[in-house]
Amino acid sequence: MPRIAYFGPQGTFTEQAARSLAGADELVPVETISSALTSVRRGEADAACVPVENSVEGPVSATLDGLAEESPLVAVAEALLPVHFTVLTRDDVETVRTVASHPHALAQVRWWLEHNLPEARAVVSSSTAAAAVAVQRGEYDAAVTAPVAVEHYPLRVLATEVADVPDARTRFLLLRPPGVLPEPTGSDRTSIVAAAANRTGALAELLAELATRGINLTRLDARPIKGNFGLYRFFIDFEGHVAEPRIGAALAALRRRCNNVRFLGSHPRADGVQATIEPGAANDDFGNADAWVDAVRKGELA
Ligand SMILES: O=C(O)C(=O)Cc1ccccc1
Repeated sequence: MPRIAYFGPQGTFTEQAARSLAGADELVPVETISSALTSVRRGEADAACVPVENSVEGPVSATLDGLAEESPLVAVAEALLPVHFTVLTRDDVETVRTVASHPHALAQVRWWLEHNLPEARAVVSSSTAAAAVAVQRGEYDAAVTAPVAVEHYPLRVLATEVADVPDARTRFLLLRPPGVLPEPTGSDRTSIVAAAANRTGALAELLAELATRGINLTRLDARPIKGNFGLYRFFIDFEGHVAEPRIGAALAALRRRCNNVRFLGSHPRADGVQATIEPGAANDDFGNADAWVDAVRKGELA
């Protein structure tokens, strides 16, 4: 049975996302985002499910860095989960003095903690479920977790539906080694990472290749290239599928301008938003224009 390694342990938001993407595949919890990616690269799992971005805290750096380095992986599907939290404690805790969670979770409940657990010091854990495990072991007094964590960890529920920002969401990716790409649907997302040269206008030139082909960006993040202070990689997500001519033409142009472009996948969007097609940027427009150039080259037209 195909195996999907997910950022665990059991009871994380990522497990919820993996369940929605897995079908009948076996789910295997691993401790870190990096180990989920490594298990696919080593062939120990067929796919990895990891968080990639959050509407409150932004990018998940471990995922971005893990995709830019080592052997390539491509995103073949995504899941978008609404994120609100459950706060768990033990029966023997009278005053909560330490509250543990994943940094993205702590960032999303800062206001709630100040007003409801003012004596609690926030402690970072590797995931929301790892925080629940630590509370069970007596290492901390409370954990900020995913709602499903109560099914795995028999702790006392202090609060549910906790969220400083209503309607917060996290997007998760299902990653595989390069292979057959999902078919285009009209509501797709393509992702790349490129190291723009360190000279005036280099990033603007890359973005212009996308803009002039009518391609709408959905995300732009910069991450430092470790060991090269001041140099950055740019993670760019945009509407469309590499099978579409405007996306293929833009990728070819990026590749010409920058020898350090990595394709990170084209897959259907979880929110079903249809790609914006600017005038002159439809598949037929590209096809007709290419046919015209061919005819000109053959001397059939002027
Ligand atoms: O720790 C988890 O449960 C995760 O899956 C990462 C995460 C943390 C906070 C919000 C969304 C995802």
